[in-house]
Amino acid sequence: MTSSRVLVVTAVAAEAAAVLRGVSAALPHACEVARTLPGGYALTAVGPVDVLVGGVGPAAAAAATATALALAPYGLVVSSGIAGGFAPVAPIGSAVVAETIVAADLGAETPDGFADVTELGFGRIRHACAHVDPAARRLRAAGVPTAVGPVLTVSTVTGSAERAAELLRRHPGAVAEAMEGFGVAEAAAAHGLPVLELRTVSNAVGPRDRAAWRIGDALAALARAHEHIGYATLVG
Ligand SMILES: O=C(O)c1cccc(C(=O)CC[C@H]2O[C@@H](n3cnc4c(=O)[nH]cnc43)[C@H](O)[C@@H]2O)c1
Repeated sequence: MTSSRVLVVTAVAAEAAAVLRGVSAALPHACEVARTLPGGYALTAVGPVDVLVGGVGPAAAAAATATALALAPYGLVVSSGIAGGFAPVAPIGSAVVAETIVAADLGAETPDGFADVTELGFGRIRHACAHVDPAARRLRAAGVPTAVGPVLTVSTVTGSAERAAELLRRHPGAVAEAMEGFGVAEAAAAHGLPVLELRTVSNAVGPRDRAAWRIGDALAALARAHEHIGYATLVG
């Protein structure tokens, strides 16, 4: 039987707390139940949603997600947290919903430039997301500015305008980059489950300026997005 439970995977505890604030605001009578999974992963349940702290980067995210998926049935897996947004479509404080999750730096450098793993003859670099249109519609209806498009997964945060331009050239329409989506999507696919990536923007993708990251604004937007996404009706 299909489960209507949702697994939301974040990288760090501050992101999980923001997701939980949002889900709890939408479900004021649900209480939070926290436990620790094998591997030391923190998982908190509220209503039909489990929020997991999986660590930074695609490998950590895949390991954590696969651990949780082996222990309980789910109907949807969500990669969530903060992200770098591509200007001008995804400004700081806005939300992004991935229509595809793309491993943007999984491949090899060749004399002719970057070749992704599919060009090398194996693997995959892209997962299609579920519930994209209803998710974006609900966020916009709640007043959360939301961009829809490919969300890139990178192992190295972009730090220059040249790199940002190169990513956009290779992935036209990309709205954001983050570091976990592809790992979460690989684990979901291994379990035959649909995946969604929902993030809020803390910084622009481009020249490195950590002081300009607006993490507080992004976490506030993340809570608001999870208050309005309505997972129970999206999945149930
Ligand atoms: O310092 C804090 O309080 C804090 C609170 C929440 C999250 C963080 C992180 O540093 C999370 C790292 C996380 O952020 C994603 N991210 C954000 N911007 C970018 C970017 O421009 N390029 C790639 N990834 C980005 C990423 O998914 C990291 O896991 C700190």
